Amino acid sequence: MRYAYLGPAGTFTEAALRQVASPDEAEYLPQVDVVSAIEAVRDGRADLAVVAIESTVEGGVTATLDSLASGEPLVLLREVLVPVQFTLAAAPGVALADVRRISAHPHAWVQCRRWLAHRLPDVVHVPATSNTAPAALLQRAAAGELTGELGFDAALVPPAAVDTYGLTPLAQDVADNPQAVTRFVVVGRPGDVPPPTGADKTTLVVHLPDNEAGALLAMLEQFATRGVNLSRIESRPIGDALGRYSFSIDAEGHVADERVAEAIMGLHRRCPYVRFLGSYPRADAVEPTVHVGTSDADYVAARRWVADVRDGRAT
Ligand SMILES: O=C(O)C(=O)C[C@]1(C(=O)O)C=C[C@@H](O)C=C1
Repeated sequence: MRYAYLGPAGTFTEAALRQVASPDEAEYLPQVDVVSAIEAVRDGRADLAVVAIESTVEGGVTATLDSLASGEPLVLLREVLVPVQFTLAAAPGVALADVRRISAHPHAWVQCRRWLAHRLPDVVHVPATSNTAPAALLQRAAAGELTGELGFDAALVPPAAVDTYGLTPLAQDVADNPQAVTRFVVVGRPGDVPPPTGADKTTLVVHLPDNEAGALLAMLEQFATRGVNLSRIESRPIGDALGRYSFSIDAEGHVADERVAEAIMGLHRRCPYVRFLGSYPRADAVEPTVHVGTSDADYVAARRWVADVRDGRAT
């Protein structure tokens, strides 16, 4: 299998990919950003992509959500969680007191903002395309492979990247939230839906009817009345006009669960656009609370009763 992911080597995304397939059994295809990783699946250069979709600090990863919300349909097949803490690292010979400009992925920067404000209040952020792109540049500059000024003195990198790129750690365990976790998903072309495990998640993109008071409430009621809990919901601009938003939703449960199927049938009846982005096992294996009257058996029994009523066999 060929896996596209955010590179170069040593990103947190690669740590997520390693949980899915070892480099001995899979071909790793590092990409410059998440959009390129997703497009690599669409245009057939990769079989699957591993991309960040949500973090405890920033919420949804908008580049991923937007790439999946439109364009050729893709589905999520699995999720993986990676704890995220950074090391501030530089080329050998550089000390913390020399650091004026730090290169970091924007998501890394926001995850370390308070630490930086406290320890290095005057440093300037130099945005990077990934957590290891600046590490690779620091290594090449130290080896004399680059001409001109690098533009930064240090970088926020995943701890393992310090050795990979021959850097010197200046500060370890850099993170405002020691419990920070990023959630990654495996993205593939539509095909068989992973079987239900009892602890699953279903991801959807939903557009609401235009100019309809209460349309958001009506959409949410499709889940609420069936006892389906949502673990994430956020709005993203559709892009064709101001005021038009799509909703990116993670619902607890699998499309094979009667209550989830009924909820998304309700969405299909009420909403102008629904994109099914997959049902897949939850990484934390937490099973949903099944409320009274919303189990599969309850739905099957209710459907049988209606069939009997229609046939004149029940009242
Ligand atoms: O995978 C990496 O290392 C990245 O640079 C990406 C990314 C992200 O997109 O959220 C991954 C984990 C951290 O949350 C910060 C950045």
